[in-house]
Amino acid sequence: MDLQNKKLSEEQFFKIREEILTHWPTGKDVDLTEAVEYLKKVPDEKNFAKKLRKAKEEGVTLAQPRAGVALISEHIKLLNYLEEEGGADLLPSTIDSYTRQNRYNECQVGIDESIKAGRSLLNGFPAVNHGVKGCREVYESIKNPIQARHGTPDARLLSEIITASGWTSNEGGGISYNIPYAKSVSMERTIRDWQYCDRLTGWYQEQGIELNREPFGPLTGTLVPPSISNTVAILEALLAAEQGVKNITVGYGQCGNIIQDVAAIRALEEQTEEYLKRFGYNDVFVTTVFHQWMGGFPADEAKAFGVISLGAATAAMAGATKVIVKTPHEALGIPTMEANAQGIRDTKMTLNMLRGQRMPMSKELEMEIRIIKAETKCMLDSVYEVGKGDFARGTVEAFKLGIVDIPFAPSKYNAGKMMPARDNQGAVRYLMPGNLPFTQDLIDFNKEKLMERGRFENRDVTFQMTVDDIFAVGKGNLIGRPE
Ligand SMILES: CCC[C@H]1O[C@@H](n2cnc3c(N)ncnc32)[C@H](O)[C@@H]1O
Repeated sequence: MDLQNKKLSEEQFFKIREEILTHWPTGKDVDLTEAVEYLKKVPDEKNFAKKLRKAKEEGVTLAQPRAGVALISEHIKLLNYLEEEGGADLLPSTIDSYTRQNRYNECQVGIDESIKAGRSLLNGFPAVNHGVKGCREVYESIKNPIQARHGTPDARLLSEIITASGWTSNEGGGISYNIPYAKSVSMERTIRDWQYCDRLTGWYQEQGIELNREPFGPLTGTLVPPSISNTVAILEALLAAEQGVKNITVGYGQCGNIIQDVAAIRALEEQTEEYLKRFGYNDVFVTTVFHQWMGGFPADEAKAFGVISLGAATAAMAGATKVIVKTPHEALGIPTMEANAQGIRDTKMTLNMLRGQRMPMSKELEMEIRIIKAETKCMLDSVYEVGKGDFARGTVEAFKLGIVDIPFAPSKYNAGKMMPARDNQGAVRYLMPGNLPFTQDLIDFNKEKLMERGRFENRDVTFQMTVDDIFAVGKGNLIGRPE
């Protein structure tokens, strides 16, 4: 394996770049020199990295929806509505599934059919097909900073196009956009491809353009224990920093026990900064993003707003820099423009009411932070060891060995030996640690927490608890109690 956690030289970067730009005709319109001049004109209030800096300094949590439709004019109308009627502080473009699989031919069919049908027949914005011209039209028609949100194992051409278009943030990473999103794309392949995407950000940074990168925090969004998602976020932050990225937002998907969720954000920010500094990356600006509940939602819209408000409140109490907003249509599918705006207004109302408030330290919060950091340390140090000091190689080996293991992942490169379940307060614990390199006291801690639930529910601690927990929120509860 010649994969290395080493900054690509300009020669390596530009050599790879020649080939990538041929993957679709719009690639030829990306001119880095011209793009630098274009990006220099992006005002601070439309620069994603700078708006995050300001929010962290002011102690404010920003609200960002997900949104994407097939046609440029409709997409602009949607984004304008979300910032004007919804109050969105930051804008997405959620990229469609064909683009995420580099199936640009099918995107073109989707665009043509959407024009004929008069409605979006793609589940997101096909940025590669629209090219720099189309993506700049979007950027120039909105007031807030815009970010590409997707799930793309090979995002190299997409990253080139959106960045040249004034979109000053890009979500994803070699782990977080592989394991939850692909079945048979090797970890080595996606880490290498995302080194390119990070090196592109690093190249612009070296031209004086500050851009933000955001590893995808929630992963499979299904009972992912905080230390698993924190470990992945920190690994991707380290890999990005090596390629010259200087502004990183690490993320976490709400689990539902409010103390554990606040602890997850606090541990994530502290441990990301700790590991970046330990490995010599002293000038990376770290922010956090809290994703509102990523699991199954209740179909009833009033109940859905309850879930959205709890997510907003937790993000505020944790002091997250940003919260990703869900909508009352989550159980149904792609939300209407109006429903999407309602989710943002609900979130902003909650954030406004909690502005300045934070969850105070307590012995419970301190314990959850300590547990999450200890579990995360076990995994990160083991990745470093099996990688013989190289986090890229270590990540590839770690997934082979199940040292890092993401629950309910489609990827055949994920061990799938670890299983989570909620404890009696709804915190997500390790039911089966699989091959995770935890100390005995951490294994015992998780087991005892689950035994406590078993005693309360008068049933054995088994995978049935996991299954019950997966359906619980959709049915109106956090914990899947026996019926
Ligand atoms: C990992 C992200 C999953 C979430 O991403 C939402 N999502 C996906 N595509 C769109 C879209 N085109 N517009 C608005 N939301 C969208 C889903 O609902 C889900 O919550």
